[in-house]
Amino acid sequence: MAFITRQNIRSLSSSAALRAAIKHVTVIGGGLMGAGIAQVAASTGHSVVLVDTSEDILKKSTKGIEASLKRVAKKKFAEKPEDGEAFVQKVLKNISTSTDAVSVVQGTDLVVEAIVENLKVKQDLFGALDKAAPEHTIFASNTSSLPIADIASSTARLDRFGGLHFFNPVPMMKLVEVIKAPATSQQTFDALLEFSKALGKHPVSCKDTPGFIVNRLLVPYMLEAVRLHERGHGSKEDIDVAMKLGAGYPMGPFELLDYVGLDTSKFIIDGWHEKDPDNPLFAPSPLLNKLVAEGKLGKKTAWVRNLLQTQNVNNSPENT
Ligand SMILES: CCCCCCC[C@H](O)CC(=O)SCCNC(=O)CCNC(=O)[C@H](O)C(C)(C)COP(=O)([O-])OP(=O)([O-])OC[C@H]1O[C@@H](n2cnc3c(N)ncnc32)[C@H](O)[C@@H]1OP(=O)([O-])[O-]
Ligand SMILES: NC(=O)c1ccc[n+]([C@@H]2O[C@H](COP(=O)([O-])OP(=O)(O)OC[C@H]3O[C@@H](n4cnc5c(N)ncnc54)[C@H](O)[C@@H]3O)[C@@H](O)[C@H]2O)c1
Repeated sequence: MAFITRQNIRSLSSSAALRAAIKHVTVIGGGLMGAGIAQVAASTGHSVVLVDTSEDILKKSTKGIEASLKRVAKKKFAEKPEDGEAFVQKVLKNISTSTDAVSVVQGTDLVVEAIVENLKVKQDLFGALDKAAPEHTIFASNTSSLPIADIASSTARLDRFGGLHFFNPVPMMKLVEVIKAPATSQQTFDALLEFSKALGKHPVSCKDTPGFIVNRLLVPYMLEAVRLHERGHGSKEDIDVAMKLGAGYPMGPFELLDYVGLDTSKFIIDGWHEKDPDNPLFAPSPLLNKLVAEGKLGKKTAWVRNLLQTQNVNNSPENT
């Protein structure tokens, strides 16, 4: 039985205040991760603006969110499909889109960045947003592998900057790694923990170390699977089946690479290899490099091709 003490009441009300603090969320990047983060935030009653570089991309992201919501609704409202459709429409109403990050952050409580895994691009984005966002706005990056402190260094809000590392597919994966960089304030960290809980996720606390917890273990494992195949010691199919049936993983390492995106995987490995060139765990893979050079990025390839086709159509003379 829990006793209600004055201290309990104080901590309950301060945690409620923090939870209430984040109502409006700006998600930058409408790709695999950003779309999922926007979906989950909107599903849990937050008002969300999703930002990307073009209207075409945003249209695709919104379509993807709708399709994913329908899958969720089909299960959640199996007995009452009409309630499921109402749920989908209600959540979609919580999401608006924009191609102008600087103007939309003016009314936001939290920015979650999920753009390309490139330090300079992330720094440039946050540097520009820092000048436009209100004082109270918290900035968070969904980076897989870059130090939060390095990304935050382009801003003057080091205390209001942390990491929120979600997992793919965001609507299904329960974990969020909440990263406290050396300058992240306790208040910011607590607000990010509370926000993760408000999304229905299970947060774990991480230090700002390479790969945090999951990727520090997952990346070497996945790379070792690729190297095992490159040495001719197993087919991709057998390695996947072995890890699913022998180790109980829901996806084999190749299936997962395909799911995550080979471009993102290469950005992660190249970055770590550059920082730690003698570490054999982070040695680049010729196979991965070849596939990325050929534009074979995994599951997202069809999506990207489709988008390029749409853009070609939009840019063709008859449309200009
Ligand atoms: C080398 C370097 C690499 C580094 C990588 C690092 C990347 C990063 O930083 C960290 C990560 O994210 S690491 C990656 C971490 N991630 C992992 O490790 C993921 C491992 N994989 C898994 O956990 C499972 O395979 C899944 C949960 C993806 C699918 O579950 P399943 O049972 O195997 O297969 P199923 O039959 O298809 O789906 C069943 C049902 O699930 C639902 N549903 C699924 N997707 C949905 C969506 N998008 N929306 C909505 N709903 C969705 C839906 O209800 C569906 O039923 P339906 O009737 O078909 O609608
Ligand atoms: N793919 C995964 O499984 C996964 C999991 C966890 C974390 N992450 C991390 O999340 C981030 C995004 O990964 P993703 O897989 O969603 O990538 P993605 O390629 O699917 O999407 C990135 C999106 O960002 C947009 N973008 C790029 N620069 C932009 C800018 N300056 N402003 C606005 N939008 C911009 C792109 O147009 C694209 O739509 C990366 O940092 C990645 O490391 C990825």
